[in-house]
Amino acid sequence: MNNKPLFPPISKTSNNRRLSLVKQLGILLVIGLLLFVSVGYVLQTRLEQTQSILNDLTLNTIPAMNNATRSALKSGELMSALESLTSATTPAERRIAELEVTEKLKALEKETSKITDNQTVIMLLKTSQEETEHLNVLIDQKLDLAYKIKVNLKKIWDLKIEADQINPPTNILPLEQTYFMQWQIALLQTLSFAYKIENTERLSDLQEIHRLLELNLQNMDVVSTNLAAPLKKQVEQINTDLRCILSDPENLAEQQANYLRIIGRTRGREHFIHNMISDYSNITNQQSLVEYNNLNGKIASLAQGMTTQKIWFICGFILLSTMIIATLGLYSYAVKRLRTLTQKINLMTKGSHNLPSNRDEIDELFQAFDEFSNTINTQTRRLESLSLTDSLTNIANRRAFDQRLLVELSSDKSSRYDLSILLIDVDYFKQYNDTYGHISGDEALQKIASSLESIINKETDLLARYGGEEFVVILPNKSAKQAEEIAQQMKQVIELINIEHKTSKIADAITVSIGIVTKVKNGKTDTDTLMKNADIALYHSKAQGRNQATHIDDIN
Ligand SMILES: Nc1nc2c(ncn2[C@@H]2O[C@H](COP(=O)(O)OP(=O)(O)OP(=O)(O)O)[C@@H](O)[C@H]2O)c(=O)[nH]1
Repeated sequence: MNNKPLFPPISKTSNNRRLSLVKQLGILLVIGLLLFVSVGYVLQTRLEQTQSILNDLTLNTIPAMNNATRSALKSGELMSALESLTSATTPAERRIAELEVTEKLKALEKETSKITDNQTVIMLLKTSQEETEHLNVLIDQKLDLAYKIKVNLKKIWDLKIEADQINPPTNILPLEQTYFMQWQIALLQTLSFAYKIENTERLSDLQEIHRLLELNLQNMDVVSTNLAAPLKKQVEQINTDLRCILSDPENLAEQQANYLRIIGRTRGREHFIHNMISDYSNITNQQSLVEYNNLNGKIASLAQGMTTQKIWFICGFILLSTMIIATLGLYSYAVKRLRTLTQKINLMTKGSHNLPSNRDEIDELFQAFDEFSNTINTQTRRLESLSLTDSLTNIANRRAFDQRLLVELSSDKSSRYDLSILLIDVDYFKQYNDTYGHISGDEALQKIASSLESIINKETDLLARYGGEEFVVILPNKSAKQAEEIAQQMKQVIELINIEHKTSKIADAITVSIGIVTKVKNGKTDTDTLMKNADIALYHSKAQGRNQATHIDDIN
């Protein structure tokens, strides 16, 4: 029987213990998870920062910049409207400019409320509104005075035309003619001074013109007294009208002086408002600049963040790729190891023991499988041996005999040589048991078995206990004659061991009877037929007096 183990043992003394596949996979998995979580966390943080910057830009910085820029533009438009107001030459122009200024101020106030709650800016705007109202009143007064001056000048001009229409009587005396001419000259000088007032911009000049006008009017009055009626009456009426315009408390020079004063105040207030709006514009421009710088800073920060994010993305991608490659590598390695195991099993199947030994789970599995296989083989062999061996005599049992006989009767073997069978029965064995006891009977059967076994060729023949005190022998390649010779040898060996049997009816020692059958080569037969014939031959030996061998062919 083949005692070779199915798998060769693996050396257990090797210290070359590798990191187990489970540990390798576990470590890889933990590293992968850590990487994944770390990269994911960093990317998430960066994305949140970027989103926060973008939100800030969209919701705060850009609108603030727009509002600041719009405020700066509105303040420019307000300045332009103020210039229109101050340069208005008619009440209609003033009203239109006033409406425009009011509208611009409201628009500016609205924009300001969006961009800042700075009290200075709000105060500037409020003061500008109040000053603009005062400016508007001054401009109104200025235009009113300008109108009055124009009206008075027109009146003076009308008086000059009226004077030109005075016709001295034809009989006027030469002296009176001279006075009248002096009056006309004084009138022209008065007109000249009066028209000069409109273009005079210094108060001292106005006072001088007013003094000259008074002198001129006095002169005209003096000259008029020398004229005769009705010329005198016409001239004095003109003198009176002129004095109303040029000499009364509210005279033309005084009006011009008031006009100049109001212009001065208007300019001052205009400058004041202009400066305040400039300050407002500077502050909003400054704010716009600050927002612009903020925007630049945030965009730079965003760009920096995007660059960092890109680097993290690349690093994360490389790390994850590495992890995937490592996992695939380990998987491939595991598959390779399994292939190695398959190769080992194949080699084992072919009988080679010269295998490399490794020390991982697969090797351990291999070793456990090998040990398990050895145990199974050993137990199987033991069971097979037990199932084919007679426990008392330790020779083959009936089952082993049946199997062997089937093999020997198979077509390829039976066609090649003769086959003989001996059926051996101990004579009067019942009496032996009765005489010497069952234990002695067992010992006698053991001795008989070992004696019979010494006759046969163990390599080719088979001795089996057929049952009870019966034995059977298969003699392959033995003719009837050779079988008979062997039967005789067996009889003799039983006689030689000389087991005492007092109650045997034929001898003092144990004897055996033998029946012999032979199947010649190419002969057709079967197990039952053979054994039946062997039994007949044995019965014949018994019947003929026992202690003898009979071949079936010799009966009849
Ligand atoms: N001690 C012992 N006796 C056995 C064993 N097997 C069978 N026997 C005995 O063998 C005896 C056989 O008796 P029989 O069949 O009458 O045959 P015999 O007494 O030998 O007589 P012949 O065969 O006619 O010579 C029986 O008494 C069985 O009890 C065994 O294993 N041990």
